[in-house]
Amino acid sequence: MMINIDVVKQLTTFSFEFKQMVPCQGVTAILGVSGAGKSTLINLINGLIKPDQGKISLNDVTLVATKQNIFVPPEQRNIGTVFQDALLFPHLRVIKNLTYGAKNINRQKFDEIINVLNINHLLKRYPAMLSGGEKQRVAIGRALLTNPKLLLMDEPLSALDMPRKKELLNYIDTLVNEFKVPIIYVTHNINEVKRIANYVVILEQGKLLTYGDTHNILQSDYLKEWL
Ligand SMILES: Nc1ncnc2c1ncn2[C@@H]1O[C@H](COP(=O)(O)OP(=O)(O)OP(=O)(O)O)[C@@H](O)[C@H]1O
Repeated sequence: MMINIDVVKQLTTFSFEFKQMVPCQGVTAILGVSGAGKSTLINLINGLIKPDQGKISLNDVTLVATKQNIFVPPEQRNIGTVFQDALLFPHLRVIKNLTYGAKNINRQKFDEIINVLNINHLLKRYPAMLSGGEKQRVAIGRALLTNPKLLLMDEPLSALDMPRKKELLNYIDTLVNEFKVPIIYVTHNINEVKRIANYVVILEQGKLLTYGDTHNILQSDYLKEWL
């Protein structure tokens, strides 16, 4: 299971150029300072952004290949995304938010997901009646219910306070173990990297600075300024 990325995208301040094969297993953290291009990478993978040139494939399925004019639309990519703020529909109860866009929901899987994320008691509420952490758990549940081959998380903890961050990290840990869904996890927090990442990609000014397993990256000089 691999995601193979080789893309170029001109941004306002620099050209984003990324070429790397990343294993699609466990948690891969994308680390970089603000503006390094982390969200750009995520949105190239999920199809919200089109590269100017290049290709992206997930487990040998081509998602983008500019030369062949291939561009699989986001909803056909089997990729779930969780953003900084849980983008829930305010007028729909949690249960409807969870099932929105998911086809053929398996009852057993639904029960497993709401149990792991501990959202059973929230199903009848509207988003306005949820805390930030609860909203994020619902957003994660919704993404998982679409049976994604890959789950992208773009700074999912940034809107939460410290206790809630810790709590959500525990939930994320559990879902990696229970559902075996590979996660690409954007953060600029080294503690989150230490806590959950198996692999780390470091971006700087729209370029790959380094990539490797967490243990090696943590011992390298690349992270000096982060520690
Ligand atoms: N669609 C776009 N077109 C042109 N430029 C963009 C686009 N999206 C972002 N940019 C610019 O590209 C750079 C990288 O932005 P990006 O959001 O990917 O960074 P980031 O690492 O996710 O930052 P943060 O941690 O602040 O979210 C920024 O300078 C941004 O202004």
